[in-house]
Amino acid sequence: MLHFGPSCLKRHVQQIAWASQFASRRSSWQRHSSTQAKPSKRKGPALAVAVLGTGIVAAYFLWPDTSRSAPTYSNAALSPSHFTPVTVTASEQCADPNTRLLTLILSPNLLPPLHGSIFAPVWSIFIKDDDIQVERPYTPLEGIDESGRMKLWIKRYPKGEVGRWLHSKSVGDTIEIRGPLKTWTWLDDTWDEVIMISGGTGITPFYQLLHTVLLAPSKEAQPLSSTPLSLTRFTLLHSSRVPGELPPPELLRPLIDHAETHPEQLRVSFFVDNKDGSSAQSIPNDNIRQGRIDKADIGLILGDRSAGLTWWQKLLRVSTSKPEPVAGRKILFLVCGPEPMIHAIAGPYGRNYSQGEVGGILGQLGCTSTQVWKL
Ligand SMILES: Cc1cc2nc3c(=O)[nH]c(=O)nc-3n(C[C@H](O)[C@H](O)[C@H](O)COP(=O)(O)OP(=O)(O)OC[C@H]3O[C@@H](n4cnc5c(N)ncnc54)[C@H](O)[C@@H]3O)c2cc1C
Repeated sequence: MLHFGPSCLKRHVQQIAWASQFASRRSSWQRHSSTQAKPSKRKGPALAVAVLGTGIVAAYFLWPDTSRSAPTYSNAALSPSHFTPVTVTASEQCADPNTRLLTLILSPNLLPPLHGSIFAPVWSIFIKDDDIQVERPYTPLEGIDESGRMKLWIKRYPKGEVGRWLHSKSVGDTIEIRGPLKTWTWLDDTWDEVIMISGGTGITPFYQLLHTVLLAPSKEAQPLSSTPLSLTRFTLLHSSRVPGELPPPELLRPLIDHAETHPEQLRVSFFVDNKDGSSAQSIPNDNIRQGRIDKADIGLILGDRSAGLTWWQKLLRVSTSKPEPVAGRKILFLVCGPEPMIHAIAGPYGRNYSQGEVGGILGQLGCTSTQVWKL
């Protein structure tokens, strides 16, 4: 099962001019899975399929492609246009055996100039699998710090190429990355409320956003990409299949702690399809909701506009059970996860990797296309 959208990288790369030249035909999620990884494994049962397959493979190798042919430079600053070697300094197995936390270090002298917004959230890097020469995008959870450190939460799929390859990497190994590439652009002072709905590793871009605008500014050691504390109120609704597959404590603990100490800035809720007896390391099972994120859950979030109200105003609002209309509100929904989840929450993507109309639950609630972004 895939997480995030089928094509979010292509769409988001197109958001910014500096990166658009690198948005090759294989920049999308969908094509990563179908065009890059599989040619090495496919065998057609019939001649027609074989011929077609040969054509596709030939086209894949012969078609000019900026990203795949990007050179590797060991002494030039990190850039989307070439690969740069980084060292694996940690690879930690998570409770979910199919996920690992990977720490990479870029030599600090290869950090690009930090002025400007290249490290503003949300951004990703391409990691190249040297064995089969394919690349996939991944999201540094906390951005990058002054020493060039990036931490990633990586899932491997049974037949997935790069995820499995990354899981096999050990401390001291060198891998090649290029970036940063924009996934989605955060804008200060634009939304009163941002509601993020994620599934599986789809939480990674949201964690980077929250870390940058909320968690890091409240700490002394700020990452290079930090921005002043946001006035936006954030809500994260995250879903995994079972408690044992929820994100590791390194992600959950800071979010839960911040939500407890600053409920006016952040609310978090965690859901699982079913409680199978496994447990999340950071949340008691009683605090995990069983079932899919549904209209009632989102309606509750929309109805709760208690931030900034006095105690008696909040009291009066207790009787407000209907979700308040979204029309005219400076509210944004971000959705990132498996495609069926995106469909159910926000409707399917459009043609040619576009956002498509707002459908699903958010469509029923009256959200407009300016209030929804499918990552
Ligand atoms: C902007 C962006 C940021 C991202 N950030 C992260 C992140 O932080 N962490 C993260 O884990 N992922 C992230 N992803 C997803 C990541 O880029 C990859 O898509 C994901 O790791 C799968 O890549 P893969 O090479 O392992 O699998 P692929 O080889 O692409 O396979 C994908 C799926 O297809 C299946 N498959 C592969 N080959 C076959 C086959 N021959 N037959 C049948 N099924 C097959 C696999 O089992 C798997 O389910 C991000 C994606 C985007 C677009």
